[in-house]
Amino acid sequence: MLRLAIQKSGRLSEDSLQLIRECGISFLSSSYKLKTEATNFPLEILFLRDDDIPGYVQDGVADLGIVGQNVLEEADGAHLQVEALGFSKCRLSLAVPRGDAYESVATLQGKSIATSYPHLLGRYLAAHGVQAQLHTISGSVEIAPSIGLAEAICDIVSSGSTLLGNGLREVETVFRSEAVLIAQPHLSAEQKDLLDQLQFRMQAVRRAKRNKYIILNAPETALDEVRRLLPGIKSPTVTPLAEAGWVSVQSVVQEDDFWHITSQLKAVGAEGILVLPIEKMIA
Ligand SMILES: Nc1ncnc2c1ncn2[C@@H]1O[C@H](COP(=O)(O)OP(=O)(O)OP(=O)(O)O)[C@@H](O)[C@H]1O
Ligand SMILES: O=P(O)(O)OC[C@H]1O[C@H](OP(=O)(O)OP(=O)(O)O)[C@H](O)[C@@H]1O
Ligand SMILES: [Mg+2]
Repeated sequence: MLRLAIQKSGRLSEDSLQLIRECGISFLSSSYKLKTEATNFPLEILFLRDDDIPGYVQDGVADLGIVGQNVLEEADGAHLQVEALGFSKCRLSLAVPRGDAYESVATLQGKSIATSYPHLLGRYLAAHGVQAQLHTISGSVEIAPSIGLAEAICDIVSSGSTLLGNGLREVETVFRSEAVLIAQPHLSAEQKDLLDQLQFRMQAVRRAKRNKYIILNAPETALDEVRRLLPGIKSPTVTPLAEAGWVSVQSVVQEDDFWHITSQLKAVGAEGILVLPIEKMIA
C-alpha cells in the first residue's frame, strides 16, 4: 500500500485529482472526508494543507506527495522530488509599489519585505549580498505595502493580475516552480515497485497530453514531404484512398509543433486534416 498526500483545496487540488484519475485510479471523494482509499490500486489518498506535505513525506507518514517546488524548497525537501508534473507553473517574485524607484536587487538593501517564503527569499538576498528585514506572513502578501507593513513583497506570481490589482510591479524572479511528485526516502521494495507503476502511468498520461493524433489525405506525389513533416513514433501509417493517386496518412505530432506543421502540410497539398486527442501514450 502507498499513501499519497495531496492538497485538500487550493491551486494544486484539481490537477492532482485529475492526474490520479487519468492514471486509471478510481476512488470516492467528498469534501468532508480527509482520507480515501482507491478501489483498483493499492493507494490511500490523504487530503492536507500543502505546507504540511513535505514534512509528512520526509517523516514517512505519507509515502508520496504532490506539492509545488516552492513549498518543497522552502521546507528544504528538494531531495524528495522524484518527478516534475508540468502543472501549477508559477514563479516566486519580488515586487515593489509601481511608483517606487527600483534599479536592482541592491535597491532593497535595508528595506522591509513581506513574504511567506523567508527561507527562499533569505537565500536569494544573501546570494546578492543584500540585507533586508523580512516579515513572514502566511497569505494576502500583496496587501503589505498598501497597509504600511512592508516596502516590498515576495510572493507567487502566475498571470500577474494580483500584483496589478494591488499596485505592485514585479522586479526580480527568485524561484521558478511547478507541481512535483515527492517520495519518502525509505520505501520498501514493494512500495518502490508500486511507485514505478504509478510513474509509468503518469508519464503515459503526460506524454499523451503533449501529442495529438493526426489523420489527413494527401496526393501520393507529396508522400515524401508528408513523411518528412510527420515522422510519427516509428513512421506514419499510409493507406491508399479509394480515389487513385491519393493516400490517407496517420501519425502523431507534438502539440507545440502542430500549427507550424499543419501550414506546411497544407502547402504540399494535404487535405481533410483531422486532429484527435490521445488518452495514453506509451513510448
Ligand atoms: N496563481 C498561481 N498559478 C499557478 N500556480 C500557483 C498559483 N498560486 C500558487 N500556485 C502553486 O500552487 C501551490 C498551492 O497554492 P495555494 O494558493 O492553493 O496554496 P495555499 O493557499 O498555501 O494552500 P493551503 O491551504 O493548502 O496551505 C503553490 O505553492 C504554488 O506552487
Ligand atoms: O499572478 P496571479 O495569477 O494573480 O496569481 C498569484 C496569486 O495566486 C496565489 O494566491 P491564491 O489565489 O492561490 O490565493 P491564496 O492567497 O489564498 O493562496 C498567490 O499567492 C498570488 O497571490
Ligand atoms: Mg499553504
